[in-house]
Amino acid sequence: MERKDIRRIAVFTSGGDAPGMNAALRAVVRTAAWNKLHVYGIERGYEGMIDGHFKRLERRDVANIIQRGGTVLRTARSMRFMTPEGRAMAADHLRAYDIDACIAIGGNGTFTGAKIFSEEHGIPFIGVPGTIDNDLYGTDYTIGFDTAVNTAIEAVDKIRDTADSHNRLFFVEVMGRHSGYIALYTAIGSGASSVLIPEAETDLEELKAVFRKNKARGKLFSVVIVAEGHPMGGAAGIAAQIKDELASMEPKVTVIGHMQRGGAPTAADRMLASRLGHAAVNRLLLGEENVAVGVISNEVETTSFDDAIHKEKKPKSSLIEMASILSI
Ligand SMILES: Nc1ncnc2c1ncn2[C@@H]1O[C@H](COP(=O)(O)OP(=O)(O)O)[C@@H](O)[C@H]1O
Ligand SMILES: O=P(O)(O)OC[C@H]1O[C@](O)(COP(=O)(O)O)[C@@H](O)[C@@H]1O
Ligand SMILES: [Mg+2]
Repeated sequence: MERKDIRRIAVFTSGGDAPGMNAALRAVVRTAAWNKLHVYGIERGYEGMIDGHFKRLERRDVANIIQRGGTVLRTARSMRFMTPEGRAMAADHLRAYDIDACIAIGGNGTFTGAKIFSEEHGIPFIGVPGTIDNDLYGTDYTIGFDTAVNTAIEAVDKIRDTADSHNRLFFVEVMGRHSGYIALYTAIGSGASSVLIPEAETDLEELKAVFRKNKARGKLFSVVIVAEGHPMGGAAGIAAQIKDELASMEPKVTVIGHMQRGGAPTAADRMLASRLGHAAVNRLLLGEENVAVGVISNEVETTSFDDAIHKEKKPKSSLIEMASILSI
């Protein structure tokens, strides 16, 4: 069956907010307006879709937001959208507004919901990868990741001052629900002593040996970056297991937390978000659906939702090895 012409689209942000989501929204609205499409913004992701919170967005409605963190459409995690009943209510609203297609700005959960919904209700979706976690296959980087890493590095730079002044050992936890990308890039960018991520084996005996060796050769403080999703219970879990043996280094735990999700997007995130928001509309008009847009080796590409959700994207093992070499 041939697809209906695309005349009216809806756009929303969903899951954790990420710096650059507004820049992506702006690019979607402006590209759609340029192509004479009607755009509706849905507030609070799938929650707003279920409750019918739609508003018309014209090109001037997205002025002065490219520099803002968070999402002006706001976002939500929606339990109701996980049920067929909730999704049926959402579909009723999309039909009432005569929406031909949706653009979803979010992460793996958002794309999973979009795929299931599209299969049930026949409304095409395009995904724009917006999550600080960078845990999506089909794009080298997700929108918000670069800003989150820059924020984490800035925090670690400050923690280093105390670590150095007091000869202390710091375990710094960064975000990443199941993913070590933020941790690895933060560790490399801040020159941390070690990095512990879910994608690599952690040997606590080896870690203790590193601290002892560091001490013996005059390196009196250490900063260890731990991914939130580390299976040993994040920074607190790891610190608890080794703190008694390392009491002389006064081990401390710092969780950077949601600071990483906020703030003005970096240039890299604004650029990525603008390219991907623009591409999402163009790809939709070219007939693509149920794919996520991404940038791979500096080219815009599309990947099926299935692959984007299920194929694993792991930090390169060469980067993990490099982090360890550079910290000797
Ligand atoms: N299996 C699923 N079925 C239907 N909806 C889902 C599913 N998984 C996630 N979603 C929807 O997507 C929302 C966002 O997912 P979440 O994992 O919180 O964030 P992100 O999209 O950033 O990964 C969820 O709150 C839920 O409404
Ligand atoms: O702020 P919340 O809802 O507690 O969620 C925390 C999670 O959201 C994130 O910041 C971003 O994840 P998503 O993009 O998948 O929503 C994770 O790193 C973290 O585990
Ligand atoms: Mg996610």
